[in-house]
Amino acid sequence: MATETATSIKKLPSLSGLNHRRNPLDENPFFHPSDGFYINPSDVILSQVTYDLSAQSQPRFAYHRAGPRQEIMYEPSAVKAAIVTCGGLCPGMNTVIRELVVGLWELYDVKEIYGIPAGYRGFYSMEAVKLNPKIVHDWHKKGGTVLATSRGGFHLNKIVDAIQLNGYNQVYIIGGDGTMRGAVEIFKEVSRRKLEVGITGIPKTVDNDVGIIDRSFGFQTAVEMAQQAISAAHVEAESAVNGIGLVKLMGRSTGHIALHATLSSRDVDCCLIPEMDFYLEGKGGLFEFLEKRLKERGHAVLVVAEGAGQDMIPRNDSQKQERDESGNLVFLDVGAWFKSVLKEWWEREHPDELFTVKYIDPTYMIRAVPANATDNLYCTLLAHSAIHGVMAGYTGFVSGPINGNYAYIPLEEVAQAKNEVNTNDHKWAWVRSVTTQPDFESKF
Ligand SMILES: Nc1ncnc2c1ncn2[C@@H]1O[C@H](COP(=O)(O)OP(=O)(O)O)[C@@H](O)[C@H]1O
Ligand SMILES: O=P(O)(O)OC[C@H]1O[C@](O)(COP(=O)(O)O)[C@@H](O)[C@@H]1O
Ligand SMILES: [Mg+2]
Repeated sequence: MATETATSIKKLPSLSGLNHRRNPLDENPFFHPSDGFYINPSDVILSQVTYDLSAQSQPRFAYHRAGPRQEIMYEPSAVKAAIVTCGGLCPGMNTVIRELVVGLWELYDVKEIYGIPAGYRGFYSMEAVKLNPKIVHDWHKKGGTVLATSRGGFHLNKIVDAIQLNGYNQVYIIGGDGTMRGAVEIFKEVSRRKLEVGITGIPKTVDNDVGIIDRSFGFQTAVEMAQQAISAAHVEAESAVNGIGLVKLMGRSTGHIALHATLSSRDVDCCLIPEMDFYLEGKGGLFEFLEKRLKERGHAVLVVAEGAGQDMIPRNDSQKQERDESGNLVFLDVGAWFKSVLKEWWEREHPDELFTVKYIDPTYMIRAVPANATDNLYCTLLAHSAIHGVMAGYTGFVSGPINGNYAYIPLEEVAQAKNEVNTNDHKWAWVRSVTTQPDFESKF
């Protein structure tokens, strides 16, 4: 039997030069803080909820639980908050902005709230927009980000100079893995300059590739949209003779959208993701599988995440080098490539038989929509958790759900963590059993 083990808390940086005061929620007519309303610094969320009781004792880690603190560190009238959105779009970005503005205003009586336009570059190259609840009241119904976003433009000193010059003392940074790495640098530079500025990251990624947290906001909405594309591909494939419905879904380095859409749709015959190598020709390859499926059922649906098979697509020298403004390698269109290799294969093997590939690329449709109800609620809780944490004086942290409870996680840990599909776990085995696709193991 395991012996009791001590739990170590993932400590958070906090601002030291500010003064404690009672939380104004005490006086808020909509709140009657009773016992348990405020979260103690000793309230934690365990990083892991599954344990093998027969195993040797394992170290346990815990994160501070998110939520309002009895004492806060800012005089609300002295707060000047900045909100910025960076990277690609994700359903729910506008909801997070809206709830940051409304939450700061209504919960803590903060009136100086600014939107930074167009991502990190907006700090030093554009005029900030003053926000209030009236301006943002219906933003949760809109896709995209009203503040606009961009890639690249990360100039650390220019950004921190702008924070200092404008007197922002709370900075809310909404973005993905790249944005979080930038936020770590901002946090470190702000600390180096000894500025009393609370820096918090709110992880945004339609790909669900940020680690530690249960899932990222907008992901569920994206999966729902992806399913619609799969249904259309299925109809097209079923209505053709030897029809293949091919759907490319987002997922630069992770295949979560493809995996979840496959599992929920059940119309998919094969799902290819970046975490798994595959091959086309020969025994155990994709063509052999498709051939069999077409013979048995007359049609097949193929879902491919954008990052899958990138090393199989021929690239010229300039394509090998091409990067976006943020430094991410520019991917070639795996869907278009698949369409052409499938056609070549069929013409070679069955030149006299009908064959159709209908390729659907819903890339921007799945991320440009407003968040669904579940994601909207999630965005609200994330925004409020972030506000409570910053008001309490924490800095260099990210809010997010861990095992269903909201926690404060050190920013640096989130920036380093990845959330890849584990092709050895039960979920991926379920994908394989639903699709009966090959495991492509014989070659690798
Ligand atoms: N390693 C890094 N250090 C500092 N800033 C970064 C880093 N990676 C990306 N960024 C900046 O973060 C922003 C968003 O990054 P990007 O990769 O485009 O999107 P995402 O944050 O959604 O992954 C860009 O302004 C980019 O310049
Ligand atoms: O065309 P864009 O705007 O560069 O976006 C495409 C990328 O956005 C993503 O959804 C990832 O975006 P983020 O890095 O912003 O999370 C990838 O799946 C895709 O490669
Ligand atoms: Mg990214």
